[in-house]
Amino acid sequence: MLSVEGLQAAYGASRILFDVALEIGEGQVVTLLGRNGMGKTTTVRTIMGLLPAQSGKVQLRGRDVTAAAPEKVARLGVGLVPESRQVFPTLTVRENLVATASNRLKRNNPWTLQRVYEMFPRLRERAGQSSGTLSGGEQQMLVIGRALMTNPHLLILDEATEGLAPVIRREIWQCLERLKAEGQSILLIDKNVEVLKRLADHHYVLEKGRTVWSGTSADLERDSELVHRHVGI
Ligand SMILES: Nc1ncnc2c1ncn2[C@@H]1O[C@H](COP(=O)(O)OP(=O)(O)OP(=O)(O)O)[C@@H](O)[C@H]1O
Repeated sequence: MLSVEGLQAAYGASRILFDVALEIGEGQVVTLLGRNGMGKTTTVRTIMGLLPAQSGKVQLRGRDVTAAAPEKVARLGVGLVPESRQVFPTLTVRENLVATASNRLKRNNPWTLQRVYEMFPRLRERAGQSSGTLSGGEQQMLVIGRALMTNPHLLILDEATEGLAPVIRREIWQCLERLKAEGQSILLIDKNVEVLKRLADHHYVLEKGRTVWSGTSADLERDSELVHRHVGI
């Protein structure tokens, strides 16, 4: 589904990524772990084409997208839920969801408003409300719903549960469990390692712009000392 090798990237003169590698198989849930500032968001931005790769390779479903523009990466089926969590504030919930809807990839059982509302009943209740008036958690659900409406092959969530109330976090975790059960490939950046161990198939740890560890949830359990050292949890 996604393969990243030897990825290097910089903001101006400051090199942030030195050697990032990761693989996501079809239907897999994979995490990117690491303390603040280690390059997780930068990795996602580089995969999306929002920041140019200086070297290395990004392949999406066998296609080289290393130098592709963000619109193209999105069109080829990567849906990003960015850390910034931005909705179109003056549009209603429903308008936000239909604004980006597309099924260019002709996926089976495409996402519809109804399916998103089933996943997040709160969004149905607030369908006609301006999105700017939603709570932070509801806005996050809306951003996830909006990404799903593009019918992505790969969904990337950058700190989707950060700063949200426990009850909302649980709803988002449940949503991700359902997506996984439906075969959705997902790349997750999050700090809730206990939940991630249950949900994800494979994990990668970044330290100062390098992939320094990778393994399964069982490996992660066994190497808890390492996780503590690299992730600080
Ligand atoms: N636009 C930018 N210009 C210059 N440096 C940046 C920019 N964005 C991020 N950085 C720097 O790049 C490094 C990696 O940041 P990044 O956001 O990728 O880390 P992260 O692992 O996602 O951490 P966090 O959990 O804090 O988001 C940090 O040192 C950060 O200060």
